[in-house]
Amino acid sequence: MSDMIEASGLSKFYGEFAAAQNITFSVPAGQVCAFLGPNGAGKSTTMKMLTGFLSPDTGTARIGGFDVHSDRIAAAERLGYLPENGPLYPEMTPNSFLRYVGETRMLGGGELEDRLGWVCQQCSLGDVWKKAIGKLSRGYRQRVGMAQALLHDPDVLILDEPTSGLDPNQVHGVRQLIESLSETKTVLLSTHILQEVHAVCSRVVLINEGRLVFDGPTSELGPHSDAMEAKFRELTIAA
Ligand SMILES: Nc1ncnc2c1ncn2[C@@H]1O[C@H](COP(=O)(O)OP(=O)(O)OP(=O)(O)O)[C@@H](O)[C@H]1O
Repeated sequence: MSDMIEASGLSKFYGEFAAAQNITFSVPAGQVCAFLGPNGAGKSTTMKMLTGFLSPDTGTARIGGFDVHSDRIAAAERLGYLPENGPLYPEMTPNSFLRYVGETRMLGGGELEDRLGWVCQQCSLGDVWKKAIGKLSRGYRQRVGMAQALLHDPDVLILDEPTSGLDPNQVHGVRQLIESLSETKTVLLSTHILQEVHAVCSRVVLINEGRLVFDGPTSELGPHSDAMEAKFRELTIAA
């Protein structure tokens, strides 16, 4: 099975402080992998390096086999990224924003209309399709971010806290969406909700203070979310 997401020795320093240090892991095609760690562990920093939004100080990142810096366009074509705080233009509507994103992705004509219809339905955006993004609730803005990540039907999804700020019904909807996507896509998702990991992820990568501390099957972290929480604390409590 080929690896669709590859982090190889990724580090990012801010002065003396290591936000991420020598992070190496890879996610094979078709896997849904959780990326866990306490607040400030370096998850978003690592995801930004994996997606090419932040240049690493050491190491390389590949998406679908393409280096995110030297083969930027080929990597970007295969990647959908939901950033932690998406650049969702407040004055635009989901309709105009996603149309614009589609055009920058070189989608047009009937294909763009089909994809807009699909993400509108999958991300339940019909009720707010023509409302200003700045006036939407956090949950709806998160769904616009998901729609943006899915629009060009990428093979790989990197999702930074996709269920953050959603109500329980919306959380359920996003989990179902990720589960249905997992049949055809490779997904790396960060979350603080261990039940979510148990429900949708077969694998866990856990970082603490910028370093990788666990990489294995979800069942190895614990048979249920309570056991996972105990193991999470054991691996991440500062010495
Ligand atoms: N531009 C920056 N300058 C200085 N420090 C930064 C910068 N960006 C991130 N950091 C620091 O790097 C560390 C890792 O941050 P990061 O956002 O990657 O953590 P995280 O695991 O995603 O946390 P959370 O779960 O709270 O979202 C934090 O201590 C953060 O304050």
